[in-house]
Amino acid sequence: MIEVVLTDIEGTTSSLSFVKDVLFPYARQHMAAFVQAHADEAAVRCLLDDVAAAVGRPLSDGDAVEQLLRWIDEDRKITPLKALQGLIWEDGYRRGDFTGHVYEDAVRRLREWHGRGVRLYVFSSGSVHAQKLLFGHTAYGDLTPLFSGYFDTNVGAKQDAESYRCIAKSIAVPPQSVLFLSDIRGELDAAQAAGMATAWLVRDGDVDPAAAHSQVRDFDGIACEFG
Ligand SMILES: CSCCC(=O)C(=O)COP(=O)(O)O
Ligand SMILES: [Mg+2]
Repeated sequence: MIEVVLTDIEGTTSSLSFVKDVLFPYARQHMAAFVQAHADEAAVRCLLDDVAAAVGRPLSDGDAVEQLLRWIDEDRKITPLKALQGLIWEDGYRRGDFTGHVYEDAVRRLREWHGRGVRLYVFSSGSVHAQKLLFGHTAYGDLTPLFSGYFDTNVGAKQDAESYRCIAKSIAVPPQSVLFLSDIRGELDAAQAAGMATAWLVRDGDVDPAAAHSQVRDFDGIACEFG
């Protein structure tokens, strides 16, 4: 019986194109000015130090920005990049430059499950701050009250089974009672290896008949027994 739904964001609750064509370019465009304006703040300095640590050598702020822009272009899920992106997107959401995209079917089913007492959690490479911003500023209003908690790469990589074991432990449920939703096979494989049930969101791509995961076009296709 499933007690908890753990969901990915990009390609699952929300469109790939919102992340790749709206959020990433916005962060790219504002990264240099953001670092220049905030480099003296302890939290941002710490993140810049983490960038230098990730490349294994000291970096000037300008070099750190160049590195961050390269990581954006390569869609790298590096924790300090994700944290800085979240801080930059905060300005965009607050100014109304964009709203967080969430598919209508995802909103409807998440509300339904929440109403039935199913606990909902997010696991995304985007920082917890960025996750809360996205779900807090949608065309359907503030969806954050639906969620019991959020996880990002501070818990571990999304394709590492240990991350899913850690999440199950931290929310005090057996992995077998968690349904993980994602559009990426490697993430689903990792969650399944940890013992979780899985559903593969294949919104636009081709269904793989040989896959070891239930494949659905949208949240309406997800069928499972909630306990
Ligand atoms: C929190 S919204 C931005 C998502 C993001 O930065 C990203 O890299 C997508 O990661 P996901 O794990 O949601 O596919
Ligand atoms: Mg995804």
